[in-house]
Amino acid sequence: MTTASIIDGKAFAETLRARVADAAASFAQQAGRNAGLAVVLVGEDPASQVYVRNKGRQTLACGMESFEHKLPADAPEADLLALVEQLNGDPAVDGILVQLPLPRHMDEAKVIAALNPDKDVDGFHVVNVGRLATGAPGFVPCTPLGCVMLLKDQLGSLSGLDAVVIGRSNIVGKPMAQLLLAESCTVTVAHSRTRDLADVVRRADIVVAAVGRPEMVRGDWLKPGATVIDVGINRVPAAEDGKSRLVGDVDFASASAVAGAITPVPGGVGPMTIAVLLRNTIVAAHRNMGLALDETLL
Ligand SMILES: NC(=O)C1=CN([C@@H]2O[C@H](COP(=O)(O)OP(=O)(O)OC[C@H]3O[C@@H](n4cnc5c(N)ncnc54)[C@H](OP(=O)(O)O)[C@@H]3O)[C@@H](O)[C@H]2O)C=CC1
Ligand SMILES: Nc1nc(=O)c2c([nH]1)NC[C@@H]1CN(c3ccc(C(=O)N[C@@H](CCC(=O)O)C(=O)O)cc3)C=[N+]21
Repeated sequence: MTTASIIDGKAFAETLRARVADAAASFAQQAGRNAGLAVVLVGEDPASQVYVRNKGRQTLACGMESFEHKLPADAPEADLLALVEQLNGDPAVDGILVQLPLPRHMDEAKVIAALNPDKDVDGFHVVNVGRLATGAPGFVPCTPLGCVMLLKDQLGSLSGLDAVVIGRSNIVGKPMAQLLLAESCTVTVAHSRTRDLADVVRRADIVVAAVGRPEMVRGDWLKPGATVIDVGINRVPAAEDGKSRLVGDVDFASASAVAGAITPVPGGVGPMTIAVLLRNTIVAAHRNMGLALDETLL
């Protein structure tokens, strides 16, 4: 029995992309060129391939240029750093995304540090991490920002709500916690060393699962009526036919019988991530050209 409302991230992402397209058209008119996003892929990580599949098409559909750069998995780190330098200096490139994870012989922190923070539309550079932590304008990682947009659309104000974030990665968990704190939630960050995770989760009005463990969060861990945001993207073998399917970090069947609202996988957070990337890119384009934009409309 499903009692929870299903939070339609795919539909929300469409409306966000429409607003981005309007801003991109206005940018092109003022700047005399389309805004541009460069995506750098090193090697062939399967999760990264899931991510890039629709991204180029969506970038073009919003009226922006997409520049794709592919390096072989065994490319020297120096080649990637040189490419980042080139993109930093390219006036046609407003945003740069270096797909993670990188091959093991590359130092991710070093590569991210090489990005111009004002083109870092992923929000991974320490300058942007610091801006988020101190409340200064910068770029916020796409997945957590997309999650907060869905939460505010669903709940209105988040002020005073108890939020539990499961996962403490630099990409999702930590920036998610910062954003919820900025929305005046009381934030708990759980991770693999957390004791009695189910009891911690049961206190929460808002649960954000970013763990990478298929269907780990069960319905009986939830406070009835809680809002559940499932960030997990896990490819698991399907029951019979030898194919695979995507599942989240939340057991949707049991959780949707207890939650007040829940994001599905697929069709929840994933589509928002890409839409927010386009949003951050058009914001970067305006800021870096000194053009006015009402960012609150995006
Ligand atoms: N929808 C989207 O757009 C995106 C989806 N994802 C998905 O989100 C998930 C998380 O991604 P990411 O943050 O990069 O993953 P990481 O592997 O970097 O981090 C996972 C976190 O989960 C914690 N964890 C692991 N096992 C447990 C456990 N049994 N109980 C409690 N906590 C646990 C880890 O704790 P510890 O720190 O102690 O090791 C860690 O903090 C993945 O499924 C990924 O595919 C990621 C990015 C974008
Ligand atoms: N620098 C960098 N930035 C990232 O934001 C980043 C990254 N590296 N590396 C990989 C992860 C993963 N990630 C996803 C985004 C969207 C979907 C997505 O669109 N998912 C669809 C499903 C797609 C399908 O059906 O295969 C959905 O959930 O509906 C998935 C995964 C971004 N990441």
